[in-house]
Amino acid sequence: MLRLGVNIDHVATIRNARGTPWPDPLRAARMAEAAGADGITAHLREDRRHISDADIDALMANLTLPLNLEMAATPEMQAIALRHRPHAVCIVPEKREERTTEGGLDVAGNEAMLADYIAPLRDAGCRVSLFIGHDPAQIEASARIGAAVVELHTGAYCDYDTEGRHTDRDRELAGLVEGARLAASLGLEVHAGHGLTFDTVGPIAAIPQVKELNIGHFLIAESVFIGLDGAIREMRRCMDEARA
Ligand SMILES: CC(=O)[C@@H](O)[C@H](O)COP(=O)(O)O
Ligand SMILES: NCC(=O)COP(=O)(O)O
Repeated sequence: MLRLGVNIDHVATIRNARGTPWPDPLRAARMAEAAGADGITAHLREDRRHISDADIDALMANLTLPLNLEMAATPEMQAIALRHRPHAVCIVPEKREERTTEGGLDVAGNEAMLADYIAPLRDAGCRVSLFIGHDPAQIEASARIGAAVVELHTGAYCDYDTEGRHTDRDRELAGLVEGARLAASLGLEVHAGHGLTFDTVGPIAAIPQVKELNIGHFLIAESVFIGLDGAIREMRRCMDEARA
């Protein structure tokens, strides 16, 4: 069964726009569970532009679904992850000036540092995932340093990026298909995410080696019009249709 992780970051974006207690990311996580989500993803960014430390505290104290904590490879985030010991951690690159995650983690260029960084997280029982592009060198390095999972960045495939450049979707999809095959052959569990919508999720869901999709921004956007429950159920339907 292809799992759906619902990223609730942008519920917090709406909340932070006015500094009110609503909308509550924990309430969204509970609704996502009722709608059939298999997990919750939350990205505690260094600048706390959306998800806050208090959000992570509340999710860890109240969630029944597994939490996938996305974070940069910093000492601060490692300490937070070791304190909470979430089901999973996903190491993502961060730049303060970026609007959203622009590329994948450079594992090949930082192997020794990242190997040392993820070891205590793995030893603490967290499933360690690395958010990377489909570059074979990044996939091979991820396997070498002992990650359990790679999450393949689908932003370029979704035919947009923060500069508005458009990419060759067919070429990107071919790279993701090959990357998933390589990753699985190396013993890595394969996830995918970033920018996925009802229109783009199908070919990614159809990749047989992909075990989990993490989807957030589009679901929160759609929820403005059809509700969070409806958006999640429709995304689940699209995923299941692609696998049928
Ligand atoms: C790593 C990833 O692709 C998403 O979790 C994304 O980072 C969501 O956070 P932002 O929307 O703040 O980039
Ligand atoms: N890692 C991808 C994720 O958690 C959700 O990304 P997006 O759907 O918010 O772009």
